[in-house]
Amino acid sequence: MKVALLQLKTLPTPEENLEKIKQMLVQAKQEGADLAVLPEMCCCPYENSAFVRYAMPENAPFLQGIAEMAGALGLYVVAGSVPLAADGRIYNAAFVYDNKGSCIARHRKTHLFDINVPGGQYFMESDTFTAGRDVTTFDTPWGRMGLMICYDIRFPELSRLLALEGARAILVPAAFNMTTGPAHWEMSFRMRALDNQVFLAGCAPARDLQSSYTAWGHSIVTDPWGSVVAELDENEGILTAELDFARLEQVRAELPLLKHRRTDCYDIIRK
Ligand SMILES: O=C(O)CCC(=O)C(=O)O
Repeated sequence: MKVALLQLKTLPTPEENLEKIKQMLVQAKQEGADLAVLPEMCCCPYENSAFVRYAMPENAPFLQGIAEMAGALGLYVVAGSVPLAADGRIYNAAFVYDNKGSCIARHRKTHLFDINVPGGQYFMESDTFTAGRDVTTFDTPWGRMGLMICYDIRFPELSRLLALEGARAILVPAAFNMTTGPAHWEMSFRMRALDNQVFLAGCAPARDLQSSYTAWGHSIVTDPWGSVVAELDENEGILTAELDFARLEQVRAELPLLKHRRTDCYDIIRK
């Protein structure tokens, strides 16, 4: 399976971002992608005021436009994320469209990013968002995939559950920043891939020094051995990588970590 991560420099409005995303999806398809991933908050700036202003229902023109492109190009697309208006609340949510343009999965970010590093990053997603309760997988011709959003990656229980539920790759629309990005981004993607012997693909926005939240960029693919398969720098671009699932079987056969778990001593359960 060839994955394409669309590291776009986010524009002010959903309409402008949709036009750019359409062009990048065409380019990803031309580069042979089977599945494309968009960054966290790919429709608007990563700002609480923008989340309120652009909160959209599931059938909004922005999401419908991406679904139509997925069908027209015959490409699986992880459209994530957007501020989703539902039940009188706003969620940070990602949607997956299959190669016919049908929605086959949705994930409401489970862990909200509330952070206060003096002299570094401050952000309170809980000022705007309600947390989801999702553990999200979906099936494709290449096997089962898991889906998380950004800060979700920091909670190993969630990726372990996804792996135990059969995910062979975990796709992560994300947007680390200039404080946590250099410290934790690559390590988190390598560790979650290594712990669970799966592929991870993290798609970030390109860095924009004019924006109120400066993204780290560095969209990345890591493999079941914990190695980096491919990684971008901070600039806009498309990262493509082949996920070789034979490699996953090989690593799991040689170093059977998941089989060696002591479920007689401890366990992890979905509630
Ligand atoms: O975990 C981090 O350091 C960044 C998380 C984040 O930016 C987010 O969840 O939106």
